[in-house]
Amino acid sequence: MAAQIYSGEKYASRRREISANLAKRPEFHDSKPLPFMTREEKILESSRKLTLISKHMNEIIDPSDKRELYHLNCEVLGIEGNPMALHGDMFIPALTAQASDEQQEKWLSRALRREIIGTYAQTELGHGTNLRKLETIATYDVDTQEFVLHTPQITALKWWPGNLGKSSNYAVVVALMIIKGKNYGPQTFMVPLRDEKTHQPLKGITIGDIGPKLAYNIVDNGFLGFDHYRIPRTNLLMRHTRVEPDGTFVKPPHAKINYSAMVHVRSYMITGQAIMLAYALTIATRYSSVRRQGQIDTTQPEVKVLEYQTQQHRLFPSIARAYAFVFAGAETVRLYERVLQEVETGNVSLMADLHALTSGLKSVVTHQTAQGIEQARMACGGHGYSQASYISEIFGVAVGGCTYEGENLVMLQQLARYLVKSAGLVQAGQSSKLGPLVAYLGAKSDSTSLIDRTPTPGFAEYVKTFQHIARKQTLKAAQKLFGFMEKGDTREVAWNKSTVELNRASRLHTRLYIVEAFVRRVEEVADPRLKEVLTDLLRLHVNYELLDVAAYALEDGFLSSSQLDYIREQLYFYLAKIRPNAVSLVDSWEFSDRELRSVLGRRDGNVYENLFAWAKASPLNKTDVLPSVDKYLKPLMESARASKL
Ligand SMILES: CCCCC/C=C\C/C=C\C/C=C\C/C=C\C/C=C\CCC(=O)SCCNC(=O)CCNC(=O)[C@H](O)C(C)(C)COP(=O)(O)OP(=O)(O)OC[C@H]1O[C@@H](n2cnc3c(N)ncnc32)[C@H](O)[C@@H]1OP(=O)(O)O
Ligand SMILES: Cc1cc2nc3c(=O)[nH]c(=O)nc-3n(C[C@H](O)[C@H](O)[C@H](O)COP(=O)(O)OP(=O)(O)OC[C@H]3O[C@@H](n4cnc5c(N)ncnc54)[C@H](O)[C@@H]3O)c2cc1C
Repeated sequence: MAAQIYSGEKYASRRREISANLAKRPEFHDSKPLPFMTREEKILESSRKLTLISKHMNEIIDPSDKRELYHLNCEVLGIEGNPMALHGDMFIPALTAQASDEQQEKWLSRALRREIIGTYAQTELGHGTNLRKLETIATYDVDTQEFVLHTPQITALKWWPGNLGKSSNYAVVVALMIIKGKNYGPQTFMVPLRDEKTHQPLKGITIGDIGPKLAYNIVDNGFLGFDHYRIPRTNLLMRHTRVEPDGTFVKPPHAKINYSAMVHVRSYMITGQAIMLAYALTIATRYSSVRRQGQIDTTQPEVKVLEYQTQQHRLFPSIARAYAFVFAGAETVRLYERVLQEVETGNVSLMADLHALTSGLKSVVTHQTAQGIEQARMACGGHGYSQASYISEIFGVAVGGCTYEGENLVMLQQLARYLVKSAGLVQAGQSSKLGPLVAYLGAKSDSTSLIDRTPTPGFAEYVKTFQHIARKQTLKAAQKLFGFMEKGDTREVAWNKSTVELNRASRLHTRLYIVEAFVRRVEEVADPRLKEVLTDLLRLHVNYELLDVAAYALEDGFLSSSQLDYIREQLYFYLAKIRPNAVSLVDSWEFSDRELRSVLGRRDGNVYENLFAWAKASPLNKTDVLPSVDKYLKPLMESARASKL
């Protein structure tokens, strides 16, 4: 099963080898539980481990394999980030996709060797979503052939970029490019921020950390201001866009090619989110098979809480989602790699499809992941609320994904633009022009669903029902938009009046894609034992998801209430059928205890003695009487006693 999750036996077994190798290297392990460290201690500890990774990486992984490096980072550094997180996630991808060969020679090789540390500085205090209104300006000075970077007001301060505050000495900075008074929109520049020897900020640079956040606190998200700060013309990233010495602007082959670093993260983060959801579910499912409370049969001992149907309903549909997301994530990465190669040859035709797909997936997957993790926390009762479970940290890190790389409701609108265009083609009788991701929009719907109307209903009937729902909502929302426009609203006003419905269409389209990705993967499985278990999980998934969106199919009679009853019964049947495999389904992700960092999620199930040991290790328990008691509580109680006398 691990080979299914990790798209092949080769990487699944490499993960095992890497984990086994690290088990023998205590210097790579956390020196104490992360929840007991201050932010400063965590950053120090993470930097210590980063240095070790840099020194010994070649003995443990093949550093050219992204997935091996990712696994090494998960084991050693964990999810709370590290001082070079953005260096790998965005700085290197930005240089790879946007720097010319000459620029790559100069900077990418140094970045790969870790001679310099970089980040991606785009968001500002006043603007994150609306990139066209960023306020940092890069004005071209033809005389000196330099760009002058400037922060004209406080809202123009870069704000949020990861590792900008304290760790990075370079950044790919996004600024509005002005040449001879003309605004050429957001462009990307390679910018030195700190002296390479002293690490002191360079003259003209104001820089620092933005302070603690909900989670992800090992990362020093930062602020950055420029005071007429000059960089050479050749620091504009020029793989696709160019500015000649005389200020002539040479257009890229696609207007949004500079957004590639964002598309990179959106493509990979689907897998990252699936893994975080699986972390939380591993913890909660294992704990639920250890925790005994209450009875189902009063003549029998207390049961494991995993026997309760409510607990199964809380956890198993999310287990199915984690599998669905990891399968969809693998497809997304494949498409991303293909588009990256095609863009190199000047073919930008798939950029819009990739952008639409990743915008939708990013939004739906992060939202459902956060919901699933929060349910996993509640499934652990009181102990889920303790940081010993580590689920609160996993939640905090994962939920950040709803905001970064494009606020979810904004990114759903990006997919909606694509869907509206496709609906326009359908309306114009040009369905043959629809791309493969939206071809179903042009198909004719049956009048009713055949779920439970055929002897052995397969997944095709479910897929058709999801298609019907997504198609109906897309065409309806597009019609709403066109209707407002026909009545005289501008497109923008009409769009704003239709966005809730448009975003619903985007979600339904994306949920259909996720179901299809799951079906595609199960159909490929050859081993009959694995196929059976995955088929059960997929059946749980389609029934649960359909029930969640059934209103759309009930309102036009596509599904009847008796079919809905059938879907519900199927759901309950598969909850019970999956129960014996539940622990194996989470164990199949093969997370080591080191990687999970959870007392509740321990593989050996020895939860209670380890919770007690964990509590005893709390810094508060170093002394029996705290200074706060000596200084305040004792005098308070003493004066209360004295006044009673
Ligand atoms: C192999 C397995 C390995 C395992 C690895 C697993 C996981 C690890 C991997 C990754 C790391 C994961 C997590 C990372 C951890 C931490 C966080 C790190 C980083 C966070 C970093 C950031 O947040 S960076 C800042 C991100 N900011 C944003 O996302 C801003 C959002 N805003 C925008 O993107 C844009 O402003 C916009 C798209 C909303 C609008 O842009 P605008 O220019 O105004 O365009 P429009 O007018 O709306 O549209 C015009 C036209 O362009 C099309 N378009 C827009 N963008 C793109 C694009 N990127 N590509 C192609 N086309 C695009 C748009 O659809 C329109 O088209 P039409 O006119 O045809 O409709
Ligand atoms: C953990 C974390 C890490 C980050 N790392 C980086 C980084 O490394 N580099 C970087 O540059 N940035 C980074 N960011 C910033 C991040 O990318 C932005 O915060 C994000 O893109 C959202 O933009 P915003 O903050 O401007 O939100 P806003 O746009 O202000 O969103 C506020 C509300 O307005 C709504 N809204 C905005 N525009 C529209 C619209 N057109 N239609 C309808 N509703 C709208 C949103 O839906 C939301 O409800 C990070 C953020 C976080 C939380």
